[in-house]
Amino acid sequence: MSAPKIAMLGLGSMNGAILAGLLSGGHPVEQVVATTRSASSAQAKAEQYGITVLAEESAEDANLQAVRGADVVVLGVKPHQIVDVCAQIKDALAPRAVVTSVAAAVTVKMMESALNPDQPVIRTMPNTPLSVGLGVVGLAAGTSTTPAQVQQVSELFAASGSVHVLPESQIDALTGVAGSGPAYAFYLAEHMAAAGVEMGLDPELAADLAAQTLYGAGRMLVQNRGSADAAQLRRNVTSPNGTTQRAIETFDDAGMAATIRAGAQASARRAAEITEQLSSRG
Ligand SMILES: NC(=O)C1=CN([C@@H]2O[C@H](COP(=O)(O)OP(=O)(O)OC[C@H]3O[C@@H](n4cnc5c(N)ncnc54)[C@H](OP(=O)(O)O)[C@@H]3O)[C@@H](O)[C@H]2O)C=CC1
Ligand SMILES: O=C(O)[C@@H]1CCC=N1
Repeated sequence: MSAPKIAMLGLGSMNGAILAGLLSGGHPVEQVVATTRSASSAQAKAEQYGITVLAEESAEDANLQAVRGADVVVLGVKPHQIVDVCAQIKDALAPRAVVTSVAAAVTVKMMESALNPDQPVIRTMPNTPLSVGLGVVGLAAGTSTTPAQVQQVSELFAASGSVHVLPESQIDALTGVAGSGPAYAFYLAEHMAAAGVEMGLDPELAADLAAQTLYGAGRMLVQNRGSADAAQLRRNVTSPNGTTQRAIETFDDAGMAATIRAGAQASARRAAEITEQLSSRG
């Protein structure tokens, strides 16, 4: 069976990461078309990825052109734009086209209300490590979406990460852990490297040490799933009364465990808050 034709509306950080994962997984470039707002961005992205990219700035109907004949449409614009883009493209979509949103906070119901009746919809929450084949995607199906369509979209993402089909009510929690999660790891890397510089290390070396340490620790977490959890792996590094123990005590004294939980939960709450704001916009 030939690869599905994909239209990506918006090609910024998230859809760019998804596209990079798809192309690395062997999806043919001629089976993908994307759109951006600005012409300069369209040109840069077309050169970067080797696909056709149309700009709204150059052609008002860029999104309509892109979705005609598409099997899967991936909406990668900002949350407040999703419903308007659904309304814009609804009559250009093939009835079988699966409208897949990556936006935080935008519900299946909001999208279905803006599309024609029975258009298949999928709400996802991906993360940017899809760009390197190590992403996470949470996926919730709409009311007219068949299991075969869920499978089709899951397979597109599975080439570049782990896919979790779950009730829509759990998407915000997944956002707090995995959608926003890469930023927490990058934040940790920033401050581990900064500490190294403050202790006299060359900045390049400090950045390399932080990156490689988080990369190695991440691989250990994944490879040891089922045999040793994160807490066990942490204990394995922590010699009694040694250096790591002093570091972890310092984190605990500063309330860092509670702060990390509060941060992830605040991300999820912010998603719910945006849903509220979008709902009251009507
Ligand atoms: N960044 C992340 O890690 C994650 C983001 N998301 C979700 O992904 C979505 C996009 O976020 P992100 O990629 O960070 O945002 P970006 O600002 O990086 O990208 C937005 C893209 O949309 C394009 N765009 C704007 N208006 C239109 C339009 N009317 N038609 C077509 N394209 C348009 C922009 O064009 P131009 O290039 O010209 O500016 C840009 O390419 C959001 O809904 C967010 O919730 C979900 C999970 C993780
Ligand atoms: O920060 C955001 O709102 C988006 C959604 C998850 C990650 N980035």
